[in-house]
Amino acid sequence: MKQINEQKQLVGEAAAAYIEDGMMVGLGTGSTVYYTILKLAQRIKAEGLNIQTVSTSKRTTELAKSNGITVLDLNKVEHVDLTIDGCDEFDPLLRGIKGGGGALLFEKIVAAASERNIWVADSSKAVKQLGKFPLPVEVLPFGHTHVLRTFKNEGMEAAIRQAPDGTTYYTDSGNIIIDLYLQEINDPTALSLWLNSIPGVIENGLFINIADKVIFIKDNAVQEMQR
Ligand SMILES: O=C(CO)[C@H](O)[C@H](O)COP(=O)(O)O
Repeated sequence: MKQINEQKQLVGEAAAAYIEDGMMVGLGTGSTVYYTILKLAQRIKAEGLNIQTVSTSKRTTELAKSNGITVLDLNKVEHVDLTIDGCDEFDPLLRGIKGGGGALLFEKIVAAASERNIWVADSSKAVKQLGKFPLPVEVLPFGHTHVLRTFKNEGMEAAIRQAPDGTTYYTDSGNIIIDLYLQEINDPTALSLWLNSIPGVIENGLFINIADKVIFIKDNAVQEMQR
């Protein structure tokens, strides 16, 4: 079995092959798409590609710019050809959980603006049913304890995400994240609609009808699944 980091590099680099000269590319966030960004920088230099990008996080913007990739403001861009991003789980219908890295809101906005979306995933990400990975919900700080209470009243195990130093974690938009420990999500569409109907909830980490293709590792090899 290949090490997880080697798997991330394999799928991350494989996805970069789908980027064509002249494209406007959405850059996801995380340790897998990290390799896509490095490979893209390499291809731009080696092949003289004309590529512009939009980013899904401050982290990704810094990484891309420091590797010589042009990053534009999404508001100034009319069309995004292809977004490449990671995921925390994906199921056989290519529905997924995202936001483990806290970038779900910008990731969903960029994904929705994109003509095509490819996810890159190591062998730990494929599941039969979504829900083992805690589902992130981005919530406005104002009144967030009431949102937390709503979840708990529904019998859900829910916790406000902490930064590594033990303080409250804030997203790039200054919001907080409540992680839901659900184990099994029977109806992702209904859950997503319910979550987004709660005042104070900005967005949730269920990505449905978004990924067109997942590049993943199975049986120690790079494989692809298409929707
Ligand atoms: O959704 C995300 C960040 O918000 C990431 O794409 C997801 O967490 C996967 O990350 P990694 O590639 O590091 O495993």
